[in-house]
Formats: sequence, C-alpha cells, structure tokens
Amino acid sequence: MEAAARELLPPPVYDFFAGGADDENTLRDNVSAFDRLRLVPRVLCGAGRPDLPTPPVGAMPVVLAPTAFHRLAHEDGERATARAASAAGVVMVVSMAATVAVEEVLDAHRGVDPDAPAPWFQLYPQPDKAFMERLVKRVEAAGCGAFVLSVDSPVFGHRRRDVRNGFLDLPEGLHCENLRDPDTGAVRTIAFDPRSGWDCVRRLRETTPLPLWLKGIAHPDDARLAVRHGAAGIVVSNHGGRQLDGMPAAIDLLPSIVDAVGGRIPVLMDGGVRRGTDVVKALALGATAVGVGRPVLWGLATAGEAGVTRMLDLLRAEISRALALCGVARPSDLTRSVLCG
Ligand SMILES: Cc1cc2nc3c(=O)[nH]c(=O)nc-3n(C[C@H](O)[C@H](O)[C@H](O)COP(=O)(O)O)c2cc1C
Ligand SMILES: CCCCC(=O)C(=O)O
Repeated sequence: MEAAARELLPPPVYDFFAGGADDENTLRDNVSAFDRLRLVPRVLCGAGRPDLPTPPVGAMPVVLAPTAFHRLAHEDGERATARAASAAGVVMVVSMAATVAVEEVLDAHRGVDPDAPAPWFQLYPQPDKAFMERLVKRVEAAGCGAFVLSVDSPVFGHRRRDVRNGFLDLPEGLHCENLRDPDTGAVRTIAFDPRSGWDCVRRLRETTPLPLWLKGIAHPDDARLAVRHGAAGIVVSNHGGRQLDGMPAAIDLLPSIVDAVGGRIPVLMDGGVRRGTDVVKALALGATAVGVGRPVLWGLATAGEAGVTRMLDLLRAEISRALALCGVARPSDLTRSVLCG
C-alpha cells in the first residue's frame, strides 16, 4: 500500500508522511527491530479460532495512531478515516492537527456505527491554558471517549526531507480545523511548548473526567510518573522516528516500560507496526494493543475510506492467522515465551 500511495502522492507529501527526523536512524530501526525478533510457536494447543476483541480499545488490538493532515492524503480526510475505524470497531485517535473539525469527524463516525468505540482526541500541551480548556470542552461535547496527550514534542523534530522540499505550510484551503476560533474564524497555529511539565497533566485531569493517556513515553521513570499522575494508560512511542533521532526502536523500549508499570495501567506502543506478526510480538512483550500511523495514510491515499478499511482487513487477517499459528486463543494470552531467546 505504501508503494501504491507513493505513486499517487505529490513527492513532498509522500516525504512528509514517510519521513523522520535527521538521519532517520530511529525511523528505520522501528521497522527493522521487529524483523530481528523471532516467534517460536507452541503446537497442538487446541486454542480454536482466535477471538480478537481487546478491551479497553476495540475489536482488535490495534488503534489508529493520531496523524496530522489527512486531507493531504485524500479529499475526505479524517471523515474517511473515521468511517473506516467505525466500521472496523477500532479506536481512531483524532489528531489535534486534523484537517476536518472534530465535530464533523465524530458525525462521520456515528453515521457508520453509532455503537462503535468512540474516537479519542490527541493534544499537544499548549501554553495558552484557556484555549486548551475550551478545546477540551469542545472535544468532550463532540463525543470523544478519551484524551491522548502527546508529551514527546517540547519542540518540533527536524525533518530534513521537509526542509529540502520546502514543505512548511499546509496548501491553500487546508487548515487545522480544531484550532479555528468559532467567533472570528481565525485559525491559530499549534504551539510546541518546551516549558510544559507535569502540571499540564494535573491541570488536564482537573479539566476533564475523560480518561487521559500519555503518548510518547520512552523512559521507565516517566512511565512510573505517568502512573503516579493518574494516566489511564500510556503509549510507548518515539513518534514514528520523527522527533529525536537516535532513540531506540519503539518495540525495544517496550519491555522495560512494561516492567516499570507492572500491570497498573495498560501500555500501548506505536512505531513500525506493519504486519500481524509485529502486533503479536508487541503483545508478547506486554503491550495491550498497538497503534499504526503511516499505514493509515497509505490506505487513505490509495482509496480513502476503502483504503483504510483494506489496511485494517489485512491487519485483522494477519493477526488472526499469526495468533492461530502460535497456538493462542486471544491477544491477552500472548506471553514472552512465544519470542525466541
Ligand atoms: C505524517 C505523520 C503525522 C503525525 N502526526 C501526529 C500528530 O499530529 N500527533 C501525534 O501525537 N503524533 C503524530 N504522529 C505520530 C504517530 O501518532 C505515531 O506515533 C507514529 O506514526 C507511529 O509510527 P508508524 O507511522 O511507524 O506506525 C504523526 C506521524 C506521522 C507519520
Ligand atoms: C503540526 C502537527 C504536525 C504533526 C506531525 O508531523 C508530527 O507530529 O509528526
């Protein structure tokens, strides 16, 4: 699907989606680290056909990671993504930098299956606290089920492809609709705030009763702090290799964080998940579920809603087959013993 999307997208847009920070070492490692892990199945387990539902996320152990600017991939943008997520019963994490307003994304989602798990909403900490509070209330009113605070972006990563391509602003007509002022119609820009600290988490928890996840946790000490600050869960992530180049692959960060959390809250991971066997490996290392970022964009670029649906169908079939081949009945039954060494 990536190859097909690359044919269709303007090269600077493909590069913005595909690229990572600086030398892209972390970007490449996210994928290759999965390939270095090997699975050792058990036989004659009599596990039957696997059952994929995965609380607290959805119909399978996969969520759609928040990615910016879906209308760069397809005219319908986040509406198309939401319809595919709704049909599949998986959680879509709507980016703060979505190019469709959260109310319209939620309408599209409800239009397919009103009983599907509600989308979650991703936030970057903003220095303007009054604005943050208004946005949180707006997102609650729209019907999102949780917030995901991305804590890995005190400044924006340095993406050399974008610098080379002069890819700085959204093209004419596309805007971050969640940052539009309802009174003036003006759209503000997303701030990346190096002064934000744990008080931002405290404040958000006081602002909303919805579960608050922290995304971009890499250090076990931060995982413990997240638990202490009442996070509903964490997402182990290096932002798809787009922030600090030189970080370990996300899958290699996972085990020590799972150990630090000790089962107190669910741990998700994202970065480099491309196959059902990658999902199995992450779950074996203690993740409750995984996020996929770029695969959603490739699906969108190739065929809009149908492309995202196709991507999710492929993943679902691969997860189911991999679980069956490992002799495991459900995602939560996976343990480290299925991994070699
Ligand atoms: C084009 C693009 C845009 C992204 N935009 C956001 C964003 O707005 N907010 C956020 O928290 N993460 C963002 N991410 C990071 C993803 O949520 C996720 O961590 C990453 O894509 C996972 O890696 P994968 O693409 O290898 O699956 C973005 C990633 C990409 C590739
Ligand atoms: C202004 C949001 C840009 C999102 C993005 O590119 C990323 O988070 O990687």
